This record gives sequence, structure tokens and C-alpha cells, in this order.
Amino acid sequence: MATHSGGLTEIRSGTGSGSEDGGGERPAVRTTGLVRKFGDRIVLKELDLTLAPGEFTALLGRSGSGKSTLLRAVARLDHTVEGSGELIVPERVSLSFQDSRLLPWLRVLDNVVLGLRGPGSQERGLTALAEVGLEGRERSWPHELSGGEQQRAALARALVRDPELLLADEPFGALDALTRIKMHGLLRELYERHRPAVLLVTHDVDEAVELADRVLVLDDGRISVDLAVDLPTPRSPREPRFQEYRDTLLAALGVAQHQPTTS
Ligand SMILES: Nc1ncnc2c1ncn2[C@@H]1O[C@H](COP(=O)(O)OP(=O)(O)OP(=O)(O)O)[C@@H](O)[C@H]1O
Repeated sequence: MATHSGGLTEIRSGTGSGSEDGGGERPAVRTTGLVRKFGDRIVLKELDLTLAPGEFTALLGRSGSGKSTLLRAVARLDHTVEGSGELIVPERVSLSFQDSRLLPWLRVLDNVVLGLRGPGSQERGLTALAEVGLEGRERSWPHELSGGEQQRAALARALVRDPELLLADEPFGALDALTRIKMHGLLRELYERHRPAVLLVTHDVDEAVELADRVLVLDDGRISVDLAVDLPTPRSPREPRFQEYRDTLLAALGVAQHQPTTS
């Protein structure tokens, strides 16, 4: 159990496999009664959430609804934030952010394997770089990579740790539209190969429906919508069923849709 400043958050490690005491599958993530507040502002209000191992979940919500606060809590990066509740998270968690956070003084491969121990870590790093399409760039400096390439390197750094859970906060938010489309394909492909649980924070409803098998909406400190996306991949925003999911989510986010006028 770990104390949390100003309150108490019980943090336990799940393994993402095996079975729970009740006989069911152990979750990758479980929050029970999770509270986070900044001064008088209660951002997460006794939030309950369970993510299954290998489940790809997207988290939507209006600006300021608390998506990053939830992600940082699950990442255990919020020790200075007041709160309470129970949190079960796996041992191996990788993070990905809007900026790649590569260390500028380390070459790409050294960034990818930073902190990895054990024999074969260089080889594992090279394999991960090849998986994200950066074969031959291992000795480049981060500033020599484009924005999309830097995000590829960040994905390699996340995957080389064989995460049970990948937490991604707007990882493609700073990329141009074309690069974004390519990165969507790459992320889904890597996910299908490695099958970590994924929690992707995004503002982009289409990105959520395209990539995730479950989409959540965070509203007023709790999960207000929990939608299973039952579409085969790859998914096209032009498909009628894709558009139905988009409309449902936009309505939940309070975004009015323009109806075509009929005469
Ligand atoms: N360090 C902090 N100190 C004070 N208030 C904070 C802090 N971090 C977040 N907040 C507040 O908590 C609320 C939720 O912020 P959070 O960043 O989690 O929202 P978000 O849904 O990720 O927003 P966005 O979509 O705009 O990135 C906001 O009102 C924000 O101002």
C-alpha cells in the first residue's frame, strides 16, 4: 500500500494475467473510488474503471475534464496530487506523450534502451526500431529525426519494455494529418502484434473509433459513456457504422452535428 499526499490511495500491482480471487480474469487496470483534486476542484470523483489485459481503450472528454489527471494517476506520476481510492496497475507500464521526450544528448538507440538491463538489450532495441520503421537510424541524434520519426522512436522505447499496459496521452497531437494517419496504422499494427492493454487519451473522436475497441467518455469526474467498438480493422471513417459510433460519441461530448438540409 502506498500513501498519497493529503489522502490515501491504495496501489497494488496486477500482473495482467492469472485469475483474481473470485476466479475471473485479473484486470490490467482497476481503479475503485479514485479521487483526485486540486484545491477545491475535485477532478476525479470516486471513479471506477476496469481495463482488461490486452484491451485497447480510448479516453475522450472535454478539455479540462480530467483525462490527463486520470492517466497520470494510473501511471503513478501524481504523488503530489491530493487524492484517495484504490488502484491496481501492472508492473510493466510504458508511457507515450505528445512530444516524444527523447533525450537530445543520447543517440536514438541509446534513448530506446535507456534503463534496460540484461544481455541482449541492444539487440532488442534494434529489433524495436526496425518494427517502427527506423532501421538504420539507431545512431542518429533525436534532432535529426522528423516529428513522426521521433514518435516512432518513442513507440520503440515503449515497446522494447514489453509493457502490459501502454499509456498514451495525445501521442499524435502534434503531427500533421498525413503522418498521423500513418502512425494510426503503425500503432494498431504494433498493438495487434504485442497485445498490451492500451489507454489512449485523445481529443479526436475519429482517432478513438479508428483505433480502440472500447471508447470511454470522462465527464464531471466519472466515466459517462463506455462504448464497445465492434468493427473489424482497419476501419474507415467513411463506413456508415463508423459514422454511427462517431455520432454517438460527439453527442455524448455535447458537440452538435450539422444535419444536411433537405429541400
Ligand atoms: N497541477 C495542477 N494544478 C492545478 N490544477 C490542475 C493541475 N493539473 C490539472 N489541473 C486542473 O484539473 C482539471 C483537469 O485537467 P486535465 O489536464 O486532467 O484535463 P484534460 O481533460 O486532460 O484536459 P485537456 O483535454 O485540455 O488536455 C483542469 O481543470 C485543470 O485546470
